[in-house]
Amino acid sequence: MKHLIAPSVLSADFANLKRDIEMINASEADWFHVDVMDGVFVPNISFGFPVMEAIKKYATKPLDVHLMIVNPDQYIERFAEAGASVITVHYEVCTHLHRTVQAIHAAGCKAGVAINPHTPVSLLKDILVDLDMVLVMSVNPGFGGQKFIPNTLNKLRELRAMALAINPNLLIEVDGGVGIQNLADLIEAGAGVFVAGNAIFGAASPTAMISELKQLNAQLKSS
Ligand SMILES: O=C(CO)[C@@H](O)[C@H](O)COP(=O)(O)O
Repeated sequence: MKHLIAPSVLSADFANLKRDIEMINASEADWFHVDVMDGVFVPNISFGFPVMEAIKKYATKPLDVHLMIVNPDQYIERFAEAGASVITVHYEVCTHLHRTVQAIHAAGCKAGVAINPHTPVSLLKDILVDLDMVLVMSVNPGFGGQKFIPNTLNKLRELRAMALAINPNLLIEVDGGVGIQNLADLIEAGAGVFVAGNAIFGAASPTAMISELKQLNAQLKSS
């Protein structure tokens, strides 16, 4: 399984966005995690296309776009045009999820589905074969810097078992309260893509923290 580190741009300094993007470019991080929030699905508003395009202008790594919005279908092509490599929509807002996943693929992106902490993994069984990634939220979406919800580990284990049977290439991403303190548990439980906001941008040296996360990852993979 691939192990990737995706710093969450939501925790960057927006007054120095170019600087923070260049820091991630030069670091050992694998992806940029881009959180789009609409103030309806989640109780917060982050940013939309202009900021996304500004990120794309300087980013040299794939943009992993997490849409925390209602009606994502109407914006998929625009997010693809704005430079998304992966587009993740929430299970909780998609009435015709299979159609949404098809639209993401038709736009030339990898397709992910995110589930909130209260949403059972088992609900993804029939869509799993069509997905490139599942994002397991380990906090209630909307804000960076929240406390990791421990039951996420059980959900990751259940998802990994399902993926082994149905779609062994599935990427399993975890997002919310992720850091050096729980990385080993998350890897053991089956996660392969680690989103971190506060742990990286709140560190004295974000670049060193990314290296630490990457190195711990490599050590645990080889042990
Ligand atoms: O999607 C979200 C929040 O809704 C996340 O991507 C956060 O931005 C992660 O931040 P930390 O919990 O790592 O600070």
